[in-house]
Formats: sequence, structure tokens, C-alpha cells
Amino acid sequence: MGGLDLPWWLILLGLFLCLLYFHTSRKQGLFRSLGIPGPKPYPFVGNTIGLLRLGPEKAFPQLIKEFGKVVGVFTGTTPNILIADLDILKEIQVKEFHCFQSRKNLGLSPERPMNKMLNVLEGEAWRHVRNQCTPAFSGSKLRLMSSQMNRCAELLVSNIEAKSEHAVDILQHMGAFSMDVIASVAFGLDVDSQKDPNDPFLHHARKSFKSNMKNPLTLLMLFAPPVGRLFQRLFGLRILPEDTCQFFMDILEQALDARRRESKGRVDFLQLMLKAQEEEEGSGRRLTHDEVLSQGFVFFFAGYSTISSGLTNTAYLLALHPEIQERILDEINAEVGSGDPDYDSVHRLQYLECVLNESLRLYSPAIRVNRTCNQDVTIRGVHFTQGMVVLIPTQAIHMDPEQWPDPERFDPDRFTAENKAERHQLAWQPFGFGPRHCIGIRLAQMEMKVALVHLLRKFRIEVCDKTNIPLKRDKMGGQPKEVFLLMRKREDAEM
Ligand code: HEM
Repeated sequence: MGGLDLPWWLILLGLFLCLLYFHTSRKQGLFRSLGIPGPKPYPFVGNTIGLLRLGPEKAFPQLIKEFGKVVGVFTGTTPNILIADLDILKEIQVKEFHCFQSRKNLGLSPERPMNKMLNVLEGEAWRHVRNQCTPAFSGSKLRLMSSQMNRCAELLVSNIEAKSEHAVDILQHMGAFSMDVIASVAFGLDVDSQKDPNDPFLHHARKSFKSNMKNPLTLLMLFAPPVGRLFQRLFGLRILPEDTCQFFMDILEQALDARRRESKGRVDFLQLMLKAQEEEEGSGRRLTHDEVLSQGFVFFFAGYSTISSGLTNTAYLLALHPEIQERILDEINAEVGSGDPDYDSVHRLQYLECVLNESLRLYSPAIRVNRTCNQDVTIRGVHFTQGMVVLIPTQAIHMDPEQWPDPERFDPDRFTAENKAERHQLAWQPFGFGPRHCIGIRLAQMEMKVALVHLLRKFRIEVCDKTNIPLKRDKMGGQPKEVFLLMRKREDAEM
């Protein structure tokens, strides 16, 4: 016979691929059937390749420009609905929050101590831990943490001072500062990351960030979760190296043990959560030991790169606007004087707050936020089905000319009370919005203000020939890349 003699496995493979093709094409018809516009998805991969190639900072504004403020895209076969319409977002983030309580579950955190972190918990478990942790971020608790922040800010100044008159990569210094603060307030450790680069805490912290960003498993989980989960199970792949996980577990366990024996008047999150555990005894469910450990871990992860990016971007913008530095300094002299800033005095630094807000608008440390729809619901004519991922394009919202005329311009006066009153409530949301917004917002604002008070009193920040203008940022995460600035000592600059 002249027919093709194909091996059986090739026929099976062909059949399997055909079935997979029809299955994914059917799933990828969802947005068409709902009348939601968007780019045509490719079989199997959806729109993943385009999103990866451009990164969310460029891809989202392009999608909005081409398709409008509600756009459907597929990562693999997962339907993602990009929403830049602020009225629809208000319903998702606030009014209909019960339908959108969870984030996209990447399955990235199956190991201790990451599996009970606040940012990955869902439903009742999330609500319970959030309620227990919230008091640790209250004004009265932050008031007690200002001395730790001032100590770290003094280290920041003295470490830069040792190098002043040379271009410094300010990202390195801001990273060291935020690492020192978070080590102190989340883990109760005194670290000087600049002076002691071999500190084991630093070593593992760096390793965990590196492995998180560069790990192919992170990308797989982001864009093809079923394949990622399969690889994770088959090959035991991990996001964090085992020794790093163990290191953090050990220091957290030791720190908790030490706090149980004697608190020595320390104020850090571990101490506050232990206190919450004791106070809750006998009145409903307390935080479990693992829940406490996991929160120590998430505060470290959530508070490190966001603060270091926020401060770096602000220093860069200030270097381009020397007149704004002088205006902040006048305010510091009037409201704080020459002593250490504390919770109450930084609160009075209203112009500095406008500067930070504007910096977080122009360069949002989180380019986007997401939610998962856990219950079918229709909002303003858009139908959301269970399992859909809602993409909230924070950075694109911050650059919308309808809300922000001349959006590329750095103008802190956009945040005066009168100007704020004229804008949509959700037009600015670097910390997210609604019940699941950033729990660390007040800590972050205080920490950044304390650092800038110390820095601006000591230095004039200037651009130099090594400064990249415009700022270079990582296309996936939005973190700035090296940012060289000249930190000129004020007494020398004024001579
Ligand atoms: C400039 C600094 C910071 C920025 C821009 C920032 C931004 C964000 C954003 C956008 C979210 C997601 C909100 C949402 O889904 O609606 C978030 C969540 C979170 N942030 Fe921050 N953050 C910062 C600092 C911090 C700090 C210092 C901490 C703690 C020490 C922290 C802890 C958290 C936690 C635990 C969550 C998850 C909350 C939950 O799921 O209930 N963040 N943050």
C-alpha cells in the first residue's frame, strides 16, 4: 500500500494537539461572546508574547489607546480584563469588593514561610489576618518606630557623606536604607547594610529578590499557570532557594522566641503581632504561629523594593528640580527645626507629601494591581465571569490626560487640597484602593519623609553626566535601574 505509515504516538500527539487547540480556542472566544474588545489571541499562548515583549508599562497604554478603557486579553487561556475606567474600578475595588476579594493566585508561595502571607491569602483567612495586622500600622504604633527610622536615616546620610562630591548610585543607598528599616521594624534586627555587605541577612535578602525576579518559574506562573504548576510539581521547582527560606524561618523563629522571653521595650511588627496574639487569647481565633511568621516575611518583601524605588525616583525628580528642594527645605526648617523628625512633625510636612505623591504618580512602584473575580457580576454593562483576572493599570491611570493635564510634567501642586477635590477619587492609587489597599501606606509615607528630611538637610541633589535622563526602569516591574546623582554637601555648595 502507498499510504503513510505513521507511528501510533505521532497520531496520538496530533490528536492531543488538535483537542488542545479546539479547547483553548473555545476558551479564548470568551471576550468576543461578551462584546469586550481586545487584540486577537494566538492559540495556546493568547496575548502573552506581546505583553511580555513590551512589558506592562508600555503594553497597557497601547491597549487602552487602541481598544478603550475596557480591554480583554489572554495570558495563555486565562481571561484578563484590563479596566482603566475609574467608575467601573470604584465598584470593583470598593462597592462590589466581595466579588473581587482575591488577587490572581500565582501559586508562587506554596512553601513556609510564604504560604500565609497577607498578600496571597483569600476569603475569610485574608480578612482575619488583615484585621489582626492592621493595629500594628496605627499612628500610635508608628509613633514608636520613628527612632528606628531616624537611626537608619542617619546611617544613610553618613554612608553617602563618605562618598560625597562623587556621583553615587542613589538606588544602592536607598535600597540599603529601606533594607535597614525593614530589618529593624519587621524582624527586630539592627543591620547596617552599607557598612557590612557580608551580613547574612543581606546576603539572603538579595538572593531572594534576585531569584524572585529572574526565576523562569515566576514568568511561567504569570503567563501559563498550569504549565508552571506542572513544572513545580514534577521537578520540585521553587521560587525561593531552600537555604534562603530556612534562613528567614530561623531568624524569625529566634526573634519570636526572644520576644516571648523578653521584649526589651522594642517596637517591631513581630512584637506587635505577639501582643495581638496574647490579647486575642480566649476571644475568637488568634493568629497562628505560622501566620505570624509569614507576616514578618511579607512586610520585608512588600516594604523593601517599593520604598527604595519610591525614594530613588523622588531623588531623581528633585535633582531635576532644585527649586523644589529649596521649598521643601524651608518647610522642614519651619515644621521640624533641627531635631529628629517624628510622627507628628512629618505629618505637618504637607508640601513634601505633595512631592512624594507626585513622584508616586509619575513613577508608580507598582505598575499594576490585580484582582480575581470570584463571583459572576455585571458592572455598568460589563459582565465579569468567575475566574477572570481584573488588571488595574495603575501607571497608565496615573498618566491619563483626562485626569492629569500634561501628565509627563512633574508638578507637586497637583496635590493641593483644591486640585485634589477636582479629580476622580481613584485617579491616584499607587497604594491600591479599597479594603485591600496597601496595609503599609502610613509606614511607607513616614519612612520616605524621614529619609528625605535627613538627606535634604545635608545635601543638594544634582544631576551629573552619569545620570540617565529620562529615568531607566525595569519594563516588567517598574523598578528604576541604576540612578547616578551628585550629592553635594550643603555647606560646600553654599560657599
Ligand atoms: C512606596 C511604598 C509602597 C507602595 C507604593 C506599595 C504599594 C502597594 C500596592 C499597590 C499594593 C496592592 C494593593 C491592592 O491590591 O489594592 C500593596 C499591598 C500590600 N503592601 Fe504595600 N506598598 C508600599 C509599601 C509597603 C510597606 C512598607 C509595607 C509593609 C511593611 C507594605 C505591605 C503591603 C502588604 C502586606 C500588602 C498586601 C495587603 C493585602 O493583601 O491585604 N507595603 N502595596
